[in-house]
Amino acid sequence: MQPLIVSRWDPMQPMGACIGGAAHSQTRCSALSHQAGKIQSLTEEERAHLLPLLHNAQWVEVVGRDAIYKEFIFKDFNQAFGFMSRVALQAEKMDHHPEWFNVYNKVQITLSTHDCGGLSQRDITMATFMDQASLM
Ligand SMILES: C[C@H](O)[C@H](O)[C@H]1CNC2=NC(N)=NC(=O)C2=N1
Repeated sequence: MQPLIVSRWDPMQPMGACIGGAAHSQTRCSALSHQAGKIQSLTEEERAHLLPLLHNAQWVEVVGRDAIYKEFIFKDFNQAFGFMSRVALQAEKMDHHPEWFNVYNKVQITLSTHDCGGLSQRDITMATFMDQASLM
């Protein structure tokens, strides 16, 4: 498989710092991530397809953790909080909750699925929802 060159967010670095690096090659369950029953981590094939799309939308991979991160900047607190409200309702609907931090017009978000200890299709769905909700 082609190595992915991706941006990563390192939580140990100052806010906003990203470093380049090849995608990690951690072995994962080869079962399809939509298999019935418990939530599955994304397969390598799904990652190869989905991560470039997320990178195009300014999501980056978190260093040292199977998670994605994005910083949203709004005009003011009102806009930021409106976005967070829309996301909160969706998070409840999906039973899938972001890790986030807000100061004034900035919302920093990390997505990962605790139930499978890494990225799942739910994170992709939530990231896509957030990108749309940020434009409303
Ligand atoms: C019991 C409850 O359904 C789970 O803990 C849900 C709640 N919200 C969640 N949010 C996220 N991000 N990952 C999860 O695995 C998760 N699981």
